[in-house]
Amino acid sequence: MNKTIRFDYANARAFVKQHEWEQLSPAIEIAHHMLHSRTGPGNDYLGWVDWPEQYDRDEYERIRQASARIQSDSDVLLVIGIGGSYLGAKAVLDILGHSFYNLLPKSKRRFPEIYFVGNNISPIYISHLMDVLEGKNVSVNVISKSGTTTEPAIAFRLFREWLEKKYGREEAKKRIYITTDKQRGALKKLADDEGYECFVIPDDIGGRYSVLTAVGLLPIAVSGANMDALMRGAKDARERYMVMDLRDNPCYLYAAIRNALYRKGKTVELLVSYEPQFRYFAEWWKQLFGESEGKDGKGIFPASAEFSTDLHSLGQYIQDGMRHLFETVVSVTKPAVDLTVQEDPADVDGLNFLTGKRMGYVNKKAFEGTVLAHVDGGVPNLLVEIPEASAYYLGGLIYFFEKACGISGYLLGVNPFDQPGVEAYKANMFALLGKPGYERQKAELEARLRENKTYLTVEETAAYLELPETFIMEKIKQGRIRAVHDGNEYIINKEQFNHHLEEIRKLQEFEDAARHEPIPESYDVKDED
Ligand SMILES: O=P(O)(O)OC[C@H]1O[C@](O)(CO)[C@@H](O)[C@@H]1O
Repeated sequence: MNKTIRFDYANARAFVKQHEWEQLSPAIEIAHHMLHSRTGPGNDYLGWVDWPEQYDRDEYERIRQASARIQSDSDVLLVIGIGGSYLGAKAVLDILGHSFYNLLPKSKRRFPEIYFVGNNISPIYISHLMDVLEGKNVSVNVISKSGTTTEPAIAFRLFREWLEKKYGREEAKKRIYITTDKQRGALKKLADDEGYECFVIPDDIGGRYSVLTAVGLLPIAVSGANMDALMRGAKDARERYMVMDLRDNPCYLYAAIRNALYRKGKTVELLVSYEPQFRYFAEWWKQLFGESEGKDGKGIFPASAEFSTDLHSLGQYIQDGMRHLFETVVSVTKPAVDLTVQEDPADVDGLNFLTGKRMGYVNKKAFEGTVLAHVDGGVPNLLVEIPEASAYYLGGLIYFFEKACGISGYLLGVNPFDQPGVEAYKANMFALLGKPGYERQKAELEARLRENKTYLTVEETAAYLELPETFIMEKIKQGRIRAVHDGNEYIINKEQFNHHLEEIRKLQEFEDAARHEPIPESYDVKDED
């Protein structure tokens, strides 16, 4: 029989009394019914609840076939996507794969190298990645539910052109795999027009809940990880975490305890791991909880730390800083590989007492010592432990946190399945970039940006004063506007300049009236330093 995921809150007992989480039981029961009967807010996005049981078997087979094709004709798979459209796959690959897989000698690699792109707007990242691709056979999996997200869309434009240049349009088509909405969206239309192979992100599953759909499964399958075991783990977890009694349901207990802590001022949760392989699992978890709970002025702030690395940086704050933190450690009972500490005859570092000890053992003691120290420092500690870092347990762990997040969001009284807050930056970015339809916002935002600046370029000054750039330049040259050189251009201190704003305007009116007659000496603009 399979072992289970263990949740232990012994190191939070000093901070939350039993009755505090037990009293949340009725609210959790309501949340449970809201999820399972699909009656709560955001009920259009609950497809993930039964997905491990009800996923589309035909599509699953197509994913398997496509992954085999990519494995056979590609040295590299590029996964283009952002947020929920990449973090889950990256998390799974990192935990189940080799830490330096892409750098291993070819003889030790059976499957393509996988790189994630389209998750930032960095030209440096993309051009460096293009350098890596030289001479390699490449396939691309573009993942975007909306099909219009800026970061992946820009990356896809660049890599589509790259592929078409390398292979020609027809061959490139066979190397592009699209994962998007079933019917709607720009990407779906493009895929249909061009004849790219398409996989579906179900309508009722949001990005951050989509790792067990084609979104995560195609890259996971290409990496050679066992997607059957992953799905089985999630399916078993679905059954296990259906139980209503908090004592028998570690997933619900975790949701209850983190909410009890939140109500006592523990507003930041650090997801901690002692394995760098869990770095992206924490990133996935942060999106899951951050987008689900951070709304209506509420929510635990999800952060992460990697120990023991961060004990040498964040450790001071965690031990001693503001007491609004609690930790959730994600750990693996037994490391997949282990090493032994060697004896040093000179014992320069004084560590010979560790000779013959396993590194996994040392890591465990670091963990135990840290938990005690942090609890003493006022930081409650929760533990979620999987027996081993295998696909099966990872599937279970993903489902554990997905469900805990849904329950927790309902306990908090928010809609855990929307993310209205992420639109604000997008609208501003589009306006500033001059997207048609955003003209009014563009002017307003640019004015605000100028207000917030100490120095303005000539161009910005001209826009600020609604005067021609040539006029500003002329006045700088005449010494009437004070400016300093910054590289090849002039910049103007706005504060100083504001003092003279009215005078400069008058100057211009005067010049206009005089039709470029010379300006009287007495009407000079004064400098105030
Ligand atoms: O798959 P899409 O539509 O490109 O969205 C990517 C990500 O962007 C968000 O919509 C937020 O901007 C996430 O919720 C989502 O996972």
